[in-house]
Amino acid sequence: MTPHNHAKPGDYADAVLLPGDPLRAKWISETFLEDAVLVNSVRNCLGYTGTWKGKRVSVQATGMGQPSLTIYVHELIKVYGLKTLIRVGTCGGLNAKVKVRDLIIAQGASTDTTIVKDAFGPYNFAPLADFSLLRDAVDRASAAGMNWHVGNMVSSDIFYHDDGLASYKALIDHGALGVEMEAAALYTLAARFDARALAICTMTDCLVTHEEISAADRQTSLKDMATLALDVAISA
Ligand SMILES: O=P(O)(O)O[C@H]1O[C@H](CO)[C@@H](O)[C@H]1O
Ligand SMILES: O=c1cc[nH]c(=O)[nH]1
Repeated sequence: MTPHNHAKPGDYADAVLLPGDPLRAKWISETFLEDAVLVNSVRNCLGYTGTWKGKRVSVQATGMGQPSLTIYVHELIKVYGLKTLIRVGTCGGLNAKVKVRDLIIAQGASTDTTIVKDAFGPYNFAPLADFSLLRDAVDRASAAGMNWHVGNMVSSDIFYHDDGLASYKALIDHGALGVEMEAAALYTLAARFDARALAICTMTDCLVTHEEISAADRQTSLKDMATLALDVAISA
């Protein structure tokens, strides 16, 4: 038990999916898992454990942003002993070749967060996905005919930038594909604590073309991401 999580030891499976949105945790659990049990509801940051294709797996919301995610991920690894953590997020698009509903599988994550930037002295740490999770996700997404892209994600602490797309220009010029708010801190904590992490995000709104998924279509458009992440999680 922690101030943010009332799950008991053993309530979580070895692998967990991490959506930002608590209602996405509920949706994934109720839609895809068998025998899902609510294991955490502190602050309504919902966590569940159930089975997918006969194997135990958990889903725990992290809230929005890297400060919130680091609380949940720190506790999942250090208190509950989890070793495999897969973010299932939404993201904005930074490259017109990525279409709405496409998956961005984050090979690395560039960030402005001091959680990462201040932890390495004079060096810039490069937060990276676990290679085996990354390879498995790409193989499975390809086999299933999903539209996917692998590359650099931007994990920003700021959702509303006053200068809009301009603040991302140098990152876009260096190939960044999308922007969200959690992957870099997830990858950094996984590296620090010898765990494995991957972020798979569905692109819901393109900052370049302004194409976006309607609010009504948002939930169903996340099905590819959820099933892909569940398959990777139970195979890890
Ligand atoms: O849909 P989730 O997983 O919350 O992810 C994205 O959505 C939120 C911003 O709207 C941020 O958390 C961002 O990373
Ligand atoms: O963090 C996010 C998530 C979705 N869309 C964005 O533009 N940013």
